[in-house]
Amino acid sequence: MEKVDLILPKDFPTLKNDAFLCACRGQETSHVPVWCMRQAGRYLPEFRESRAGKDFFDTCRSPEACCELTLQPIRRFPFDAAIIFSDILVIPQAMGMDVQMLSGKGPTFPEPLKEPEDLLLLQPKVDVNKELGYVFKAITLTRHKLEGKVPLIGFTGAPWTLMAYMIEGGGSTTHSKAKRWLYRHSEASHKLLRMLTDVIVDYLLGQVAAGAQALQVFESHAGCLGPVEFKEFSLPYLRDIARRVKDQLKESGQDVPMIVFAKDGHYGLEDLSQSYYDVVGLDWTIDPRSARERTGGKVSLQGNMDPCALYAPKERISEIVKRMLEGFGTRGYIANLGHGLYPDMDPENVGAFVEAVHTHSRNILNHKSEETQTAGSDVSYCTHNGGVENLSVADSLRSLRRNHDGKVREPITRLSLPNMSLGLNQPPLRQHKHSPVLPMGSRPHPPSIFQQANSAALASQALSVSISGWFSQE
Ligand SMILES: Cc1c2[nH]c(c1CCC(=O)O)Cc1[nH]c(c(CCC(=O)O)c1C)Cc1[nH]c(c(CCC(=O)O)c1C)Cc1[nH]c(c(C)c1CCC(=O)O)C2
Repeated sequence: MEKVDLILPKDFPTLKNDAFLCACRGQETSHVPVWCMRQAGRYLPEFRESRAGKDFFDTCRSPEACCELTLQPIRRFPFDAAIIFSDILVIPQAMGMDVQMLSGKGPTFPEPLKEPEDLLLLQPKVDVNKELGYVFKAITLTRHKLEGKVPLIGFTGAPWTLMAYMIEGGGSTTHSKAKRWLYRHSEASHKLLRMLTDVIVDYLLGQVAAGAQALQVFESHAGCLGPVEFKEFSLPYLRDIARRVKDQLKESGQDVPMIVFAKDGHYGLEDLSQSYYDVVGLDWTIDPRSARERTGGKVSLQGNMDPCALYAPKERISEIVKRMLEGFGTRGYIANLGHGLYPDMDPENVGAFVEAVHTHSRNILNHKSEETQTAGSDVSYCTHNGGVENLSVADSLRSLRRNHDGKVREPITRLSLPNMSLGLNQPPLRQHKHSPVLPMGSRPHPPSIFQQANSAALASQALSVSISGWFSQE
């Protein structure tokens, strides 16, 4: 038996920094958490040294190597999350396809799928423990070796992105071969997407059983689909994955935050925010405020600095980060890039990005807690003993904050404005007689109530706090 087989997914060290998990759930944090897609990558000299002369997928199959590569960026930078080193293309491999990583060319399938008959060549049922057990071992080992420093994210490619690779046989600018299937062989496309979805669900559940504390689904090729094709060939499978994973985890009393990142999939933003995911990842082509408006507090957001901004001098990076934080607000937000780091990026600038997120977000949060005046309007709130009191918005928010800090014992259950009601952390105990109420656990209805709440949130950053608190409780 190998040494790594003796390391079990139990007795994990206590988590010391839960900022990332809290932000996924829309809960208050003392700073905005940050990590970078491809943080374990070739921009780090120690990564290049570890990977030198070794085959990429051999590295993926070594739990010790994956663990080491995952930990490298965590040793160097105060990231708030680690992501397991692996690749999305291990799934096509598990289904029986040959995939190689060729230097200068990237992922390559010597025998891609050409016609629908080729689906018969794929394994119809994949035993993920047998085929992808090496990823689970890597996760378990890494979770132990992280010593509770930060949470560990597991991930998968989404069905459409994997299908595109399996048909294109590698990277592509047009994805015309894969899109040909969508328009010409739509039934076979759905069959393949369903097969992939089934494997992905088992794979993600296996990652959680092994110790993953959050899951990200990469729909990296969303951008080459139009809104109609996205709705038919991507969204239903993304939804199905989150629903099935969440349902099965719930049965064992677990709740693991799930992030969906559909690169360049602007048209899908509203739908994605109502697709069982806790967090929607954004690329840099979306304006933070408009993303907040369009997702209306239903999910936390992650992203979205242009990776190329890391080529800027450090002072400029700091300014860009500050503007991004002001756009997203500090609650229900995870700072990241809008896509992965590139190999030629300077690690020092990555450090400057992380530091800027921590420093600016702490400043914003400290400033907020010192605020004495916000909008002048009065609000009412109900306390757990049923009392209704009138307070200024600023007073209410101060009370709320104290409550979140754990210093005020009396939980505020509901913050009401004349035409709306914003839920907070506790179930509503009493309804203010003048305010329409959103039943606990329901989607806002009618939508106008939600829109009003959302405008108020935009007008006062602090108010958005309570909106995301409400919806993340669903
Ligand atoms: C599309 C995709 C792939 N892989 C992945 C995606 C989805 C994210 C995205 O949109 O970029 C996901 C991925 N790949 C890798 C990770 C590790 C975790 C992390 O983000 O740090 C993750 C999350 C390691 C890797 N995967 C790969 C590298 C670089 C190659 C190496 O280490 O030798 C790394 C660090 C290789 C890879 N694997 C893939 C590509 C396109 C490449 C790059 C090829 C190249 O640039 O030559 C497929």
